Amino acid sequence: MFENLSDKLQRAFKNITGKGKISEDNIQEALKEIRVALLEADVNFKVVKKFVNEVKAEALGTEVTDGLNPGQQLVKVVHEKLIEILGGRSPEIKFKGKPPYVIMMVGLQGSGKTTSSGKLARLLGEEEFNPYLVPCDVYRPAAKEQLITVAGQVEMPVFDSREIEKPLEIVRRAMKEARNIGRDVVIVDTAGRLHIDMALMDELKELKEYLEPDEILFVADAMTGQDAVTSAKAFHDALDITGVILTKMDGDARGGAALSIKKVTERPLKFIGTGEKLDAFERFHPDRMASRILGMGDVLSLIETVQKKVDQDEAQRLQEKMLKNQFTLDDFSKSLNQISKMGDLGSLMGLIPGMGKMKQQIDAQAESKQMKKMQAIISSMTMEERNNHAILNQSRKSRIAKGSGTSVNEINTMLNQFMQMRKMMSMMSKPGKLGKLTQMFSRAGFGDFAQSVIPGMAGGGIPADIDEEKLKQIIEEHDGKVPPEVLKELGIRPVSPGHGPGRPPSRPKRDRKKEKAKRKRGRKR
Ligand SMILES: Nc1nc2c(ncn2[C@@H]2O[C@H](COP(=O)(O)OP(=O)(O)OP(=O)(O)O)[C@@H](O)[C@H]2O)c(=O)[nH]1
Repeated sequence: MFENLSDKLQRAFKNITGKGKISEDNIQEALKEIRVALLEADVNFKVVKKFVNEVKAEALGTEVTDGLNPGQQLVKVVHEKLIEILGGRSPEIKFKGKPPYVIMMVGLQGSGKTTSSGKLARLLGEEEFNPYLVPCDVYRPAAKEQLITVAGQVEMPVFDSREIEKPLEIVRRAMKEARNIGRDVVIVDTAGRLHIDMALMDELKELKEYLEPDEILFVADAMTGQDAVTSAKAFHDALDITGVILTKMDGDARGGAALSIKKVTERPLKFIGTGEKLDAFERFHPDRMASRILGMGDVLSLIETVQKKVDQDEAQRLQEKMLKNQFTLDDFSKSLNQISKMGDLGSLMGLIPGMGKMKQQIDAQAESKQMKKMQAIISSMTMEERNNHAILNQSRKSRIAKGSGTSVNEINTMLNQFMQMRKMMSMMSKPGKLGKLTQMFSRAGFGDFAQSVIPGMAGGGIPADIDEEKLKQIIEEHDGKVPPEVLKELGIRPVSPGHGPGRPPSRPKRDRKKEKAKRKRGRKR
């Protein structure tokens, strides 16, 4: 349900990746886009205003963490703020005193109250509870019948209220029965109306007074957007609800209700309905929802993995050596080691947004094997060889091939790869180039992310024999925003683990037929 919002937020973040530091200037545009994205997702305007202001204040006051660029930093702040507006910690059902505990389900007609009562009974029944369902809608006999049917489907006992006409009488007898048969959670499905009306509220207040429920859960249909928020507020003002169940989250609602309800009612979203089936019901976790909304929750796991598993000082040291053109095979091996510490490449790639599709195309297992092979080759070298690859002659290579169970050919391929990487890094370290190149790649949607977090994987898509002057000229001509087609013509490809240490980048093949056709077209014009 959050696809549109996710897309728009991701676009907002992309625009600031690659710039040096978070500043008022470079996040202004992103904040504007975040505001529009949230409003378009039907989030309450007051909530949006507060949210954007808080994100701004937080982002500007945050030190950029090692290994994160400003775009990623902003993602982190927005993620934290989203968790906050969604309710912070995962809310719990609160039971106090002695059983039987009581949960009152309230809400408008058709919001999903009866279905959710059954779903909740099923969920609690799977835990340590023994729920008891009580149909209390005396105005529509069909509603009572519906709960009786649902109870049968979830295999939970239900109080037969068909012959009783007064709601208060129903709950009085139902509570007695619950005690008699040893049920410890009574779920009361109250009547719904198409609109909020005073008679209904009075009835609910009376029931509340008698039952003294542990929880009053307001059931709202997510598809109704801000109307769900408005009615939640009205029910809360009358009944002091304890939480919200948002149903139909599987539909194509824009998500505004989920994002506004906590701030507007000050009551947490406790459960979500995700389908018509009776098992399509979950406890609500603000952090998981925030990740889902950002469509990059997995990036946060990746950042966490990087922060946890990669030795930041070592990564920094390796990067400095790369930039000074002092990167040795020993450093290369250490950098491969850092990458493999983070987990297998396949699952790592699944954490990078947009890599999902590529994951299927790239044989991550083969890439991991290739990395292991490289490490085996390097570890069969003497320290002298690792620190000075220039001394690797034929006889040394034969010895290393034997020691690592590889071939001289494979050693040459690896050395080629290593030297291309060194050359590329030294090129990027020349004054003025790093910034522009980084900018160019991030704008083109390329390897900026890999570049900042994975030492040794940086910018692997640049051919080693590229004409630097020509590249510089092209970057300037396009004001740093070189279109992907132009990059492709230069033989620059997106960075991915598939183009990282595993496979050396190659120059594109010339298509002489195409070139001829192009010249011909030119002459005709
Ligand atoms: N797709 C989807 N449908 C749901 C969900 N929850 C409930 N529904 C459907 O919404 C419709 C209304 O649900 P009910 O449980 O009858 O709603 P109610 O609030 O009890 O309505 P009244 O009994 O008339 O007050 C039914 O067709 C349910 O199957 C959900 O999470 N996803």
